Amino acid sequence: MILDLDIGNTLSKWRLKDAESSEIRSRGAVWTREEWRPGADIPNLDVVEAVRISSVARAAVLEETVALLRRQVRQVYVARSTPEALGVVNGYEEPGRLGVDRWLGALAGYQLAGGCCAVDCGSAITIDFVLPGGVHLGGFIVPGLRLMKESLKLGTRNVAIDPESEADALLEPGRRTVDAVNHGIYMAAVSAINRIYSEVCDQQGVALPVLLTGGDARVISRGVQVPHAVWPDMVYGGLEASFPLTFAERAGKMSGAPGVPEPVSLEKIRAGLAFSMLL
Ligand SMILES: Nc1ncnc2c1ncn2[C@@H]1O[C@H](COP(=O)(O)OP(=O)(O)O)[C@@H](O)[C@H]1O
Ligand SMILES: CC(C)(COP(=O)(O)O)[C@@H](O)C(=O)NCCC(=O)O
Ligand SMILES: [K+]
Repeated sequence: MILDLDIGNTLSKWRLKDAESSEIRSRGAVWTREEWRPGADIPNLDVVEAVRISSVARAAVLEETVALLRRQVRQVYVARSTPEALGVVNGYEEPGRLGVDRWLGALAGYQLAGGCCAVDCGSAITIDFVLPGGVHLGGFIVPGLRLMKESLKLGTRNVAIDPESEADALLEPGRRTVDAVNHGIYMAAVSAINRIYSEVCDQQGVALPVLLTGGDARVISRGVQVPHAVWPDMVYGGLEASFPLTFAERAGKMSGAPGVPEPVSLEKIRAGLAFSMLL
């Protein structure tokens, strides 16, 4: 069994993948600030032969996790942001400083779709761009829905946006604090994504497929106007592509990868931008 680990600022996600059949056998998550204690929430390491890790948590969290895993698992692979990998050239001035979850998302997106706009809706919302030739342009970092809400300190932090909400309802003016906050932060997130996507496609002269991942991807997806695909396992896809272990992975297959969304034409994107500025 292969254990894939995605340690984010809020949640540490894991999944167990069968090394022979490539099937995902189980998955789960624990709060990143909490210790891994034996129990139902964490995978059974006895069956694990290899671990692949993406971590953006404090260095100490990664060190402790790796030390713990090494006692029981022979192969431990830790992903790092590098200047170049799998045909993608890292756009950061200091490539190692790009969050490795963003880097893995960009690698997975490029492997799936060629050029892409990779959006990760977690503690932060990150929006990264890779051109069809593999040039990663860099990206944008916006506070995620939960961070935006907590920063307001209006006593609404524990009332999350219902992930089943329709986007239309979230775009109406709120008539109580909790709705005003939830609708406000939702609008802030989706308008940032819509605008940033259009601006960068316009600058670069290319319409890129959009891929969404992260804990808030589903609800944010409903407010994203351009065609896109939700890919919950996008960071894991980057781990598979970086450290291929199974037969399917060596052939370039990433588990749970969606179909490539067909982007709208550049003309339409530009018309939308001009309209939003009332040109
Ligand atoms: N069951 C859940 N538990 C915690 N957060 C959730 C849950 N469902 C959705 N979320 C949202 O997902 C975010 C965490 O998403 P995730 O992509 O795991 O973030 P990170 O990678 O930063 O840890 C939270 O900030 C919250 O807004
Ligand atoms: C931007 C991030 C905090 C996003 O992490 P997440 O919300 O998924 O926990 C993470 O990718 C990170 O720590 N990046 C380093 C800074 C950078 O990418 O420029
Ligand atoms: K994220």
